[in-house]
Amino acid sequence: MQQLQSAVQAYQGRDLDGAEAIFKQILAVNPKEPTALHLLGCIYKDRGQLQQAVELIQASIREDESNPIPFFNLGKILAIAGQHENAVGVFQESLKRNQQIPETWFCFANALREIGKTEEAKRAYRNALQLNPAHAGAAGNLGALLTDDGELDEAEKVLRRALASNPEDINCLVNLGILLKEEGEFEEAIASYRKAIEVKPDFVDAYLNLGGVLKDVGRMDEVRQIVAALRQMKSLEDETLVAIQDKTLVFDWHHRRALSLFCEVELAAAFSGMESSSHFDAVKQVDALCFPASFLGEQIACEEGKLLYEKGYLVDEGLVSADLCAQLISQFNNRNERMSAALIETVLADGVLRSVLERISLHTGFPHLIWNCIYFTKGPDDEAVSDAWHYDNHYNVWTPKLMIYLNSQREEGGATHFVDAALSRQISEKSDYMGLVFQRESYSDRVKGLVEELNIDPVTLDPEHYVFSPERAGSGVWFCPARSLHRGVSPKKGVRQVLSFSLTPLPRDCGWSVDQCVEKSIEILKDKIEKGRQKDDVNPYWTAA
Ligand SMILES: O=C(O)CCC(=O)C(=O)O
Ligand SMILES: [Fe+2]
Repeated sequence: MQQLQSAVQAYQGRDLDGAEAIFKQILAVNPKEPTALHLLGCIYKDRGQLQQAVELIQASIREDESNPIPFFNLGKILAIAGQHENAVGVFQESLKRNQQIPETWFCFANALREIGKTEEAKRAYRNALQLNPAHAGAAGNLGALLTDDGELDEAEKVLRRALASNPEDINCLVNLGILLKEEGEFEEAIASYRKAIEVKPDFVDAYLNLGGVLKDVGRMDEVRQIVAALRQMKSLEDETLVAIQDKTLVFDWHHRRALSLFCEVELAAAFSGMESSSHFDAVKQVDALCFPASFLGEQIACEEGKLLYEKGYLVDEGLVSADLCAQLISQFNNRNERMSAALIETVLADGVLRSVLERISLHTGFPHLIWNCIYFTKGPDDEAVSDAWHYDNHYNVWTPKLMIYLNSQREEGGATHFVDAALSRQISEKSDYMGLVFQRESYSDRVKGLVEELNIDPVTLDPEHYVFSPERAGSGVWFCPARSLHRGVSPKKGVRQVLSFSLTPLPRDCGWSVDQCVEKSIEILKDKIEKGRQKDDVNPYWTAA
């Protein structure tokens, strides 16, 4: 008992290591001690080891089902892990045992909001506020929900009441600003945002909202000041850079440039009213700003580079020998093989990786790195999200992909289709169809009015396209998946076996030899596997976290 008390004290005094040691001693003697299980779980949670935390707290609950607090903490962990649906259930259990804790209602409400149950969330926030009228978190979130739903009177009441007791609560200040703007009270909204910035001078949300309302009232000089302040903050703060995994592999200067440009474009979009600028414009504007100027330098040097970048795809025959294709198929003929150590070993040992890097450097004049390599097979009945016309929007326009078909499609009839980059662009500009996952069902609705204008097949609504369906095993197609609309076509029989690589260009003048690129590519691929990120399809070089 003594021991448990001192462990709890250590925990409350934030001496996590000390507390952990004592809890473990207790559990060594009595492995079912519920308080020790519960609080050890909380220690793991504080350290971000969520899986262990969940297991310990569940064990504690098995020993003592009456205590509402372990349920509450379990709910919080599930919410951190994004399992809001489960969190809701666990918070409910906690509330069955004790309805008097405002924080439980608050967290319950947050989880409900996450899963879209806004009416229930509002009720739960109200319960939190009834128990603790000064709960600024509950007031801020309830105010925001009410504002969203146009219940402006109640929203204002809730936020003002919270601010009366917590005049410096930045979330309430910003949410009040949003509400006041909604009510057309621009001056008051501006004052509320400015107050939030006074309290927290690096509160990005407040700046963004302030910039928006200043722009609405036409005070452009002040908008510029906001943009300058934000830019300065972004460049001062390295957090975004640090958050990028593999950052040690990144050419830092370039990344910084890309990040600051992203910031500019985002701001431009935010302040010019997102509604009017289409998603296509935004994505392409970022790409156009980020890459050619600082990256390509002058013109694209070679004809093949033009083909790849301007047309969007480029065919290469005989990338892999027939023997090697057969060997790869016999080794990886498995529907679910994604990236694996064995795959990397094979493409490395057989020189495929090197020849891929040599080819792309020949085609574009740029050294490249490979950051993803997968093997996939597809049969007649297999469906994939890539079966519809799409771009890979999470790539940028300078990121090439290579698909090598490892078996002939003469009998099978499998294919990948590509729309010329210029036509792709026209289709997207005119229809705002980006092939985003959520848009894929609406392709026909979006383009059917454009049949004549874009010369689209009136029956299938397919645009003119190139069919890549090689007869010879080992043929590959390079493409820029963010420039060229494309789609996968299942074979009519048999299977289609494909080896695919994703690459990223390095600055032309970086002086990297093919050897260095091979070595670095292996490092990247192995690093991904080590971190369990085989399924990540995000170019580590170009994404701001
Ligand atoms: O399965 C296919 O051919 C489509 C592949 C694809 O969309 C891609 O690799 O980006
Ligand atoms: Fe794709």
